[in-house]
Amino acid sequence: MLTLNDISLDFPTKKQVIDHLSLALDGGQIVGLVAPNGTGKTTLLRVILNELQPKEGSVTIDGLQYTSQANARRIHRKLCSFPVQDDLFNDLSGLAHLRYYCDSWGADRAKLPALIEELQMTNYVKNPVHTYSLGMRQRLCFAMVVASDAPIMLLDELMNGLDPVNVELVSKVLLRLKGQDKLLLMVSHLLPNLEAYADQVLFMQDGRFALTVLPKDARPQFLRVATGVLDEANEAKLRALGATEIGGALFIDSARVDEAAPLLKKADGSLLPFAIGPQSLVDHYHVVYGEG
Ligand SMILES: Nc1ncnc2c1ncn2[C@@H]1O[C@H](COP(=O)(O)OP(=O)(O)OP(=O)(O)O)[C@@H](O)[C@H]1O
Repeated sequence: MLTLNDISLDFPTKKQVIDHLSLALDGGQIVGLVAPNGTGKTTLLRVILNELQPKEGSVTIDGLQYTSQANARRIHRKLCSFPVQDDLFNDLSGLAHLRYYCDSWGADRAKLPALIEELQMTNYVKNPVHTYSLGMRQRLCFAMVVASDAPIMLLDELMNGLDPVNVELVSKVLLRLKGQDKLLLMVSHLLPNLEAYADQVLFMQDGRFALTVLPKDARPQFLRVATGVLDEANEAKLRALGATEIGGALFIDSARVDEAAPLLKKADGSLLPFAIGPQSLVDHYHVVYGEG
């Protein structure tokens, strides 16, 4: 559905923001794009949208490339990106914005009432946007993307400014869209939220994808114990079993649990607190970008 073919991009003041990056994504999935500020996530989305042209490589969407204006128009019917709040017209209602997105992408206006209800916007959608709070605007921006019904949705910082109830509401809609075979590419710093529903999370570093993390149930299992609670000798033995330290905890491959378990025993025979499970996205973030 979306293919990035060996893309590289420089800015005059920053070279190799994207460096020979390739990726192929099918529909029916939620893909997280994660990296520290200033790494190149938004730049990558702008390349996909053809707002920036790479110095090398190409974007292919459903077999089409940005080789002509006619192709660009066809591609843009298949893509919708999350508007920034400054793109909203303060004197127009939310409903007018939703109708505009529907019409621009050739989507069905008849689906709007259900969407408005689903995102709990009924009591304010007819009011002008200048009366909206930050979170209400953010929900409207999301509703506009959903209203487009485009097969690929590029969602940059979608959850910003949303309270936990609205994060849950929006997450439910994301899962519904995934079920309709959409490709949802989400730039987010909210790792626990991505942890809950992303089908894969791409960690970007030095212009490339340094790591791809799959959902929790597809990741290797580890025994996890905090370093602070271990005595020195046992900690050294756990490290000798190949334990890695991330964020003040040791992770030991679950295949070595039998060897590790005796080292978790305290003098009175009880066990130190431990957990068995996969490394979290936050753990992976620390590994890729350091602890700082
Ligand atoms: N139009 C531009 N001209 C010059 N440099 C730019 C331009 N756009 C982005 N950059 C630089 O490219 C780098 C990547 O920026 P980008 O906005 O893609 O990062 P990001 O990962 O989306 O960051 P954030 O998490 O802060 O949104 C930064 O160093 C930024 O200063």
